[in-house]
Amino acid sequence: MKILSSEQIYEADKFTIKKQGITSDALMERAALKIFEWLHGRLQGAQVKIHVFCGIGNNGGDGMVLSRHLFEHGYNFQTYVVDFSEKRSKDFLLNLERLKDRKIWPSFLEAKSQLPQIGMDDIVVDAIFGIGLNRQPDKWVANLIKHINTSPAFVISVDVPSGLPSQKVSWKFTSVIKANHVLSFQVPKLVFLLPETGKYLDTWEILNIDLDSDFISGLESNYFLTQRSNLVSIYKPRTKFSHKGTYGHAVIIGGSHGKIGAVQLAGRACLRSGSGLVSMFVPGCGYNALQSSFPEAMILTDTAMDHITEIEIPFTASAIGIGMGLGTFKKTVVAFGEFLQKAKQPLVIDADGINILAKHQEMLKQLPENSILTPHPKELERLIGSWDDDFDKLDKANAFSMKHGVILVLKGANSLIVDGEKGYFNTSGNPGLATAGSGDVLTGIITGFLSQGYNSLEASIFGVYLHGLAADIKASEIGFEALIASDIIENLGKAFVELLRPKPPQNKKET
Ligand SMILES: NC(=O)C1=CN([C@@H]2O[C@H](COP(=O)(O)OP(=O)(O)OC[C@H]3O[C@@H](n4cnc5c(N)ncnc54)[C@H](O)[C@@H]3O)[C@@H](O)[C@H]2O)[C@@H](O)CC1
Ligand SMILES: [K+]
Repeated sequence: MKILSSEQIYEADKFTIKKQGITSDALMERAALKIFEWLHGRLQGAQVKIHVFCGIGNNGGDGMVLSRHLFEHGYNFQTYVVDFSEKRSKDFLLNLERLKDRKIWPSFLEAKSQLPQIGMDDIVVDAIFGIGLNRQPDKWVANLIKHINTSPAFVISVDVPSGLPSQKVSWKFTSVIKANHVLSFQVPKLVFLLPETGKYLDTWEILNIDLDSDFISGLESNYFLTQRSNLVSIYKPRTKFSHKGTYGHAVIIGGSHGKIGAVQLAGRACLRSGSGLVSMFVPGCGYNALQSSFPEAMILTDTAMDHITEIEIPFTASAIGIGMGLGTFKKTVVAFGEFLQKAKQPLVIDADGINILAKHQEMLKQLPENSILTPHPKELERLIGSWDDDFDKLDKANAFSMKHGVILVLKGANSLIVDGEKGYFNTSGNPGLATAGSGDVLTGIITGFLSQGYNSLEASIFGVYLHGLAADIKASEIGFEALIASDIIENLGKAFVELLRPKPPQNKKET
């Protein structure tokens, strides 16, 4: 799914109105009705108090329309107009009049107004600012935002949490609604997916308001959200007459004294994601442990016992993952550099492999094209330097990726895959993944997909998604805290099954 800028959303809005021959207020009605249906579907008429805070633009207009439907269905609600400007939008005014026609009088809030009491079991609908926000809210509006944030109520934001700019801005934003849930129109907003801005919302979902799909298809976008359907379309089904050679012979290189487990995790994940054969290249100290605990793998050893000093692979591997538990010993660094000079096919590089590259940036020139680097935030900083904000991080990561012809997998919530031109946000996964070895497992999975003939971008997108999905499946049984890296490997099978299971056709009326 494409992620669009505010300008593009406004354009899509305009185009749709023209193409469908509707008025802008009909589009607002459609959008706000989706919000109402969402609430009504859950509340089923329950008499909880609903506070609807409306700005004076179209986001506020959505709140006005919602209020009308709440009224018509007998809900217990109070509408407020957060009267921060005289420049009210046309459709806001139209829908304010429609409310008044029904003898509903919103309460107008101004700088000197007393702020309403919000109770424990109440619901707040935040329709103060949408994507039209273009500066800091005034002090009194900031106070109101603070008041809502400190209230115990459940907060639902319309389109975006009010006060959160929907793209990079030059001013500092400090007054932002903390939304429990965001109901956003048509397309996800980039700011939902980045750590510094995504922290203002717990969860979000998209309500389809039927903006013209051909128009949206024609829009250029740099960022995408990976959805299940994207994965299904790149999946390569196994064929009847295939054999283990069809799916490649992958090699996992890494480990040092006390860190053989990392390699084992990567190797097992690689095999479980479908690589036909897996060999491990480890220092001598890993031999017994791996041979006895991982019977499916073949074990190659370095001449040194404690860490890797020379990498020799006596066959052509279909894919290679390198770096987990490797250490940054002098001889290992030399061996890593020499290995890069010989390497021809794209590599998957993680952990100490990335640390070595960060310290010896001259080695970046040796990276085979389309290699995949999977840094966590600290490793990324070592690699590309520090950044001013998340937007700057995206720019720098893209520039790095472009310059060195590599794919970066930026690990975290909503892991992002950048290939120098575009970025793909992942949607699976949960905080249980913040556990030892989960990165090793990811490297193994991506290597497994490369081994089976997926290209680097496909392997990264698919691998990251499957890794997160396996963790989601297990977390639904045991929660986040107890999830460990081995659980991800054990649930890869279920993740494949879940991903590829045919879904019943969608009810067109659903959002
Ligand atoms: N295609 C869509 O996505 C649709 C969007 N609609 C709604 O329209 C919203 C956008 O509406 P608007 O463009 O009217 O903008 P907003 O309602 O977000 O903002 C209101 C206006 O306030 C002014 N303003 C901005 N920041 C301010 C500040 N800090 N203090 C005081 N005034 C400020 C601006 O002039 C802005 O136009 C969307 O977020 C969405 O809720 C829907 O009504 C219809 C369809
Ligand atoms: K809002």
